[in-house]
Amino acid sequence: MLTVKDLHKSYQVGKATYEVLKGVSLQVEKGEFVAVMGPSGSGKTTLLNCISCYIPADSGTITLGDTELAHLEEDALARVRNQQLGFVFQDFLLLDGLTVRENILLPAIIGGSVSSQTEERADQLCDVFGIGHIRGKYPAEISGGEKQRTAVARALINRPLLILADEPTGNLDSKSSRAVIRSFEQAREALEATIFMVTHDSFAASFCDRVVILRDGVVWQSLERGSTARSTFQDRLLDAIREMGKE
Ligand SMILES: Nc1ncnc2c1ncn2[C@@H]1O[C@H](COP(=O)(O)OP(=O)(O)OP(=O)(O)O)[C@@H](O)[C@H]1O
Repeated sequence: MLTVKDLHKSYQVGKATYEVLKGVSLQVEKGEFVAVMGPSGSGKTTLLNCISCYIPADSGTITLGDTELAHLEEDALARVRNQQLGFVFQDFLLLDGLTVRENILLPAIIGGSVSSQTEERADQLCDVFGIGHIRGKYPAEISGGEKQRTAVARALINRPLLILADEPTGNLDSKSSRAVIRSFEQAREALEATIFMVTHDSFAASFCDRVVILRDGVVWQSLERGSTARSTFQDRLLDAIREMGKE
C-alpha cells in the first residue's frame, strides 16, 4: 500500500543544512492503522509532508499503491493528493459556509468528480459516522465530536488509498480523542480504510495496529500491537519512549 524507502530530507537555513530525515524506511499494509511517534523535532511532520507530496524529499522513494510519487509532475501529484490521499488535520478545517454534507463532498467537488454515486457515498458516510441527522447543518451549529466525524468522513469521500492524519487528537480532551480514534476504527472496519497518523499521544497510538517511533531522523523502533490489550500496549509504548530518553 505505502512503501517508504531510505527517505532523506534536509532543510537549508541560511548557509546551514539540517538533515531531518536520514534514511527513513517503513511500510503500511492495506487496512492497517499505523501511528508515528517520536520526540519533538524528530521529523514526524516532515515525513508526513513528504508522503503528502507537499514537500519534495531529497532522495529515497515513496510508493503509494503502484505509483512512485517522486517522479510525478505537479498535475499528477495534485491528482494523487485529491484522489488517493485523504487528510485529517488537527483543527479539522471545515469550511464554515458549507453544510456538513457539502463539507464531506468538498474533495469530490474540487476534483470535479461529483456524481450521483458520490452523493450516495456522502450519505453512506454520514450513516457510518452517525451524522446523517445533521447533514444540512453548518459547522457553527454542530458539536466538536460531530465536526471530527465530518472531517473523517470528508477524508474518505474519494475512496483514498490512504488517510494521513496530523495530530488529529492534538487539541482534544480524552473523550473527544476517543471519538476521533473510534471514527478511524469505524473507517477501517466499515470501509477498509488505511490510516497513517502522526501523534504525540500514547493513548491515541495505543489503538493502532503498529506504532513506528522516529528518533533523530530514522525509524528507531516499530512496535506491533498484535492481540495485546490496549492498555498493555500503551504501557509498552510509554516504556519505549522512556527507554529512548535514557539512551
Ligand atoms: N521549513 C523548515 N525549514 C527549516 N527547518 C525546518 C522546517 N520545517 C521543519 N524544520 C525543522 O526540522 C526538524 C523536524 O521538524 P518536524 O516538524 O518534522 O518535527 P516533528 O517531529 O513533527 O516535531 P513536533 O513533534 O514538534 O511537531 C525541526 O528541528 C524543525 O525545526
